[in-house]
Amino acid sequence: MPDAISVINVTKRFGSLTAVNSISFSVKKGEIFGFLGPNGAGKTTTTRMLTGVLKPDFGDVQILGHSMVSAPLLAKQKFGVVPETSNAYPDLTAWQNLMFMGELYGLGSEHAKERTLYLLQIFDLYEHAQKKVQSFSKGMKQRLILAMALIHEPELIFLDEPTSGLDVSSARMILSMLREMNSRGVTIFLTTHNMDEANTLCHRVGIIRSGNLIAIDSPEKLKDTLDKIHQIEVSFNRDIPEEMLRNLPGITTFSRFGDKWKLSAQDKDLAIRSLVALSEHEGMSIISLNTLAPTLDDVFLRLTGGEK
Ligand SMILES: Nc1ncnc2c1ncn2[C@@H]1O[C@H](COP(=O)(O)OP(=O)(O)OP(=O)(O)O)[C@@H](O)[C@H]1O
Repeated sequence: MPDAISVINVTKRFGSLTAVNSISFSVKKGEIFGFLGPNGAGKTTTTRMLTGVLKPDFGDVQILGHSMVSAPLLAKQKFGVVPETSNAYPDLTAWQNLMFMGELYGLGSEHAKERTLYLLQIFDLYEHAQKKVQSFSKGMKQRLILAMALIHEPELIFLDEPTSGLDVSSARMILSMLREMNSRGVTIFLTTHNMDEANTLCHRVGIIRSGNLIAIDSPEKLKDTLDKIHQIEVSFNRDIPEEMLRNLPGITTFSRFGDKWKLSAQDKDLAIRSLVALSEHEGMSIISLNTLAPTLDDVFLRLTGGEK
């Protein structure tokens, strides 16, 4: 069975800049795959090659077994794309936008109507079907462009920052719809800057930096690689100067977050003993002390050298 996406030694250069440097990876059918990286790392360039907007200089991309390089038309029928900026026509209604998309994908009129009706219902847009998109909120528009990408029942969809700029409840609605689509068998390739989203949604993530794929694994396994560094959050009953923490045994780095300090330590036990000794010595008390498991954000910052 072919993978949903197979990327084989793909390179893209713009003049002397190598935007994507011979990367290879695959996304299995049924996966939600997150593609992460700092600004300018090569995410958009890679996604454009995966969706056939750009041709790689070297290498091949296969979508469900069809080469994007040698058989792009076959491959393009297999997926839908949800762009970051809306591709819905503001002067048309939700119904018209969906029907138009159906026409573009060559669905017959009856089939397009059937799909339009179904998608308006599952995306909670049925009662707005006859309204022009220009009157839609950002959340409604995002649901519509997701529905538009699904008109031809693709097996795979590409999404670019699907919840960017949405309020919390609209973002949650989009995420639960993505999970729901995935549970019906749709493979999802998602580009995001949002680590929480990647952590909760994705089965695996790939991290790209300066055109190179530097990590690819499940969020849990990636976090596991950082297990040796412990994060500790501590607050005292009074403000302390940072010099007090500078040479404390066991503590590697520290920074202030509001009324708390966030510390990293190689030896958690030694660090906690040092904090207790410090507070006794200074006649203060510890108000709270938490040890934190590494987050995907920590993994990302470590691997990308702090670039966002
Ligand atoms: N058409 C182009 N012509 C020249 N350089 C380009 C072009 N497109 C992208 N680049 C460069 O290629 C590199 C990768 O860009 P890309 O847009 O793929 O990064 P990105 O990871 O999507 O970044 P962001 O998160 O900021 O969108 C950047 O240095 C960018 O300036």
